[in-house]
This record gives sequence, structure tokens and C-alpha cells, in this order.
Amino acid sequence: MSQATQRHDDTDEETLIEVRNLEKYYGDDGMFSPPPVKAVDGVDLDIKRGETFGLVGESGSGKSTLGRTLLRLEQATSGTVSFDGTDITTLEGSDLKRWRRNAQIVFQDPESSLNDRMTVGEIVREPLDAHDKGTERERRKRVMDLLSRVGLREEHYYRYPHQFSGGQRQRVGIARALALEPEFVVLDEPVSALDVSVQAKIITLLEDLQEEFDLTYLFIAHDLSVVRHICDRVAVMYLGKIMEVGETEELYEDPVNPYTKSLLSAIPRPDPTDESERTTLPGTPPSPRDPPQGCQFSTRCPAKIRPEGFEEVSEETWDAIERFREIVRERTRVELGTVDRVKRRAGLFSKYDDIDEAVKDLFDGVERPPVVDDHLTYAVEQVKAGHPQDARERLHEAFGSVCDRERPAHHQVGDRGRESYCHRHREEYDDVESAIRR
Ligand SMILES: Nc1ncnc2c1ncn2[C@@H]1O[C@H](COP(=O)(O)OP(=O)(O)OP(=O)(O)O)[C@@H](O)[C@H]1O
Repeated sequence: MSQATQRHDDTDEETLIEVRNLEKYYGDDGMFSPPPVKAVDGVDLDIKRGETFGLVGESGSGKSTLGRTLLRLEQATSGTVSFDGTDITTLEGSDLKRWRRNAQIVFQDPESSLNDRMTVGEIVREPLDAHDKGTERERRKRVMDLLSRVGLREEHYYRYPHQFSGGQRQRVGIARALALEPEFVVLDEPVSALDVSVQAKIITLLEDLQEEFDLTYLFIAHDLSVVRHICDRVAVMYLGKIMEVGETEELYEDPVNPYTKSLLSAIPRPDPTDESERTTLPGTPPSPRDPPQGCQFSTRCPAKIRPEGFEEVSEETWDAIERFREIVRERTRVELGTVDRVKRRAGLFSKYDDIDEAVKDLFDGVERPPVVDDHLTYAVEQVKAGHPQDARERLHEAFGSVCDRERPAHHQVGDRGRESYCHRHREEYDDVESAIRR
């Protein structure tokens, strides 16, 4: 049994933080502005008291924004965050200030997150000063205690961050976060910027502090192996949405969501020749300003459901169609400059000329049955005519399935609180595993 599982079994199941339908949009400035960035796009999750809850996902998936919104460092666009029963998204004034003591953050980059013009003592003391905690003498004593608790020495009080190594600076960041005796700490990539040998020490320190001060952690990370080691439960995030959540070991051993499977199989393996059951993650995530209308992962999903009538089309052809759709989708985002608009009026559409090349690259030697060909030909014409949106819509109409059209539900999987966001969990569809294997 891993350390993480052991600890989880020992904790009671009381929920400390309950997040419901949380949204955080950036740049939602009215009718005439571009669409907002949907950094957090309808998140539900429960964090239990005393646990370490991991949040993983590719860069830009919204992990930091979610962490910051839970702390009210960002104002939620909508939804609720109940902390011990109180919705903190609406707190104001002294209530907000009082609550803020309870929830702190440790940042990724100890290089830039500490003010280089303040001594280490001042940095750790600052939250105590801001909240008027104790007398000056008591604050000093508290800072000294904290420094020794995180493995620094009293004389470090008068030094400056630049005199410290990365690991020591992160210890200062941790001491500062603990100054006000919080219950909940967001650890935003706390070891990513450190050498591997230092990472292990900081992780051990965080585990010890958790035990000593009864802390609840939200641990945000790219590094899936660190998360496996330290977290009791983990949520996998993609384009602002939680794709799968569950107990860490169970989720790592047997991921059920196509995105989790892809992400986990992308972890480098000791034997690079071992290609067994490897799922690759093609392409890059779509823009969070223009996420897919259906499942957020639909444009890259290895288990995507096909629409009726196309079941017999070969994998190769289907793959080329999906990639072509991606290219057209990207074209709809290309802003035409003045010169292009003039050329367009004159019948010269240089910006879109290379669509023929894309089709050639994708479909050379690939079978194009008539049922596919008509739609492709129409789409290519529309792109060349400067109407990529029409092409996109036609392709969506022709080749779109439930994955393109509908947001999935979060399905319960098993009886240990696992949830996965995927249409494939509906009875009428083949399960994820057999779809991927096929
Ligand atoms: N202040 C902001 N204004 C506008 N867009 C933002 C802002 N902060 C984040 N974003 C956008 O929101 C999306 C999610 O970003 P976020 O930093 O939360 O992702 P992340 O998963 O933490 O990525 P990383 O691991 O790279 O930090 C990204 O598209 C990002 O560009």
C-alpha cells in the first residue's frame, strides 16, 4: 500500500471544500469583444479534510486558474466554492479577510515569487503583519519557529532570497504560506522548478507538515509520478473540465477516461521499445476561447464515437477526416488582414491556397469513398472561397457524432467515488478500452 493510500484510509471522509459548477472566464467583456477564455468551464469536485488532492493535466488546461479561484485570488465567473459550509465566492470585507487566513498558496517558482528586497524574516512575517497577529515579539518568535520547522536556521531571518538555493527559497515560500495556520494550502507545481534530489526533500517536508498541522492540500502538477506518490485522490483536467477523478492508485492502475489513458500512456517508460497498449496524444488542445461544442476532448480522442453510416469507413480514412476537420477549424480562427480582404474581393485568396496541400498530405493514398468525398470537396471549395466557417459547419454536420454535439455527463464508475466524463460510459456505446483497441 502506498503512503498516499495509507493516509487516505486513515482520514475521515468529511468534505472540506465543495466546488459546484465553477466557471472562470477571462475577457468576457461584452457583445463586441472576442469570445472569453474559458479557463475553468463548469467544475464540480469535493476535497476531503486532511487529504492531498492532485490536479493534473497539460499546460493551459486551467489547473492554476482553478486553484487560484478556490482561494479567491481570482473572482469566479459563476458557481460556488463552499469551504466548511460557507460559500467563499461571495465573501466580502472583513469576512473575506478572516477567511483568507485559512487558505494559502505555495507557488511554482521560488525565484520570482519571493520579494528580493525583503529579508527572509520579513517575507515570512508579512502575512502576520497584514492580519495583525500577535505582538511584534510574538510574530518574530513565530517566524523563527516556522523557519526551523521548514528546515532553515534562525540566522536565515536576516538573509535575502537571492542568497539562497532554489530548495531553500521554496522552504521560505512554504513557511510564509503556513504563517497564519491555514487549513488548506494550494501547492501550485511546488517542486517543478527544483532539481530531482531537492524535489524529494521538499515533498517529504510537505508530507511531514501536513501531518503535523492537519493540512489539506490541493497539489497541482505536470509530473504524474510525483502526484502518484503524494496524492490520495487525483483529478485530471482538460480545457477547463475535470475528465476523470478518483483514488490515485485505482486511477493510475486502471484509467477509464480516454484522456487519462492518453495522458498516462504518454509518461516515458523505462523500455522505449515497449509499445504495448500505447495511446498517443495527437495534436494540441484547441483554444479555450473556442472549445469544442461537445466533449472538450473530442478533437483528439482515440475513442471518439463515429456517427451512424460511417462505421465501415477505414480507420485511416477516418483519421484523415478528423485531422482535416482540425485544420479547417484552425482556419476559422485566422483573422484576415486588410490586404487579404482586398485579395478576397479580387478573387485571390492566398491565405487559403495551401488547403490543397493539406488535403494531399492527409489523403494521398488513402481511400475516399463517395460518401466522404462530396463533403470534402465542398469544404475545400468553401475554404478557398474564404468561407472556412461554412466548411467547418458542413464537416460538423456530415461527420459530427454525439462527441461533437453534446457535452458528456460525469458517469460513476465502480463504487469508490470514481467519475469519468465520457459518452462511452453510456450503455449504447462500446466501452473505451475496446474502442481504443480497435
Ligand atoms: N489572467 C489571465 N487572462 C487571460 N487568460 C488567462 C489568464 N490566466 C490564465 N489564462 C488562460 O487560461 C487558460 C488556463 O490557464 P492556467 O494557467 O490556469 O492553466 P494551467 O493548466 O495551470 O497551465 P500551466 O500548467 O501551464 O500553468 C490558458 O489558456 C491561459 O492562457
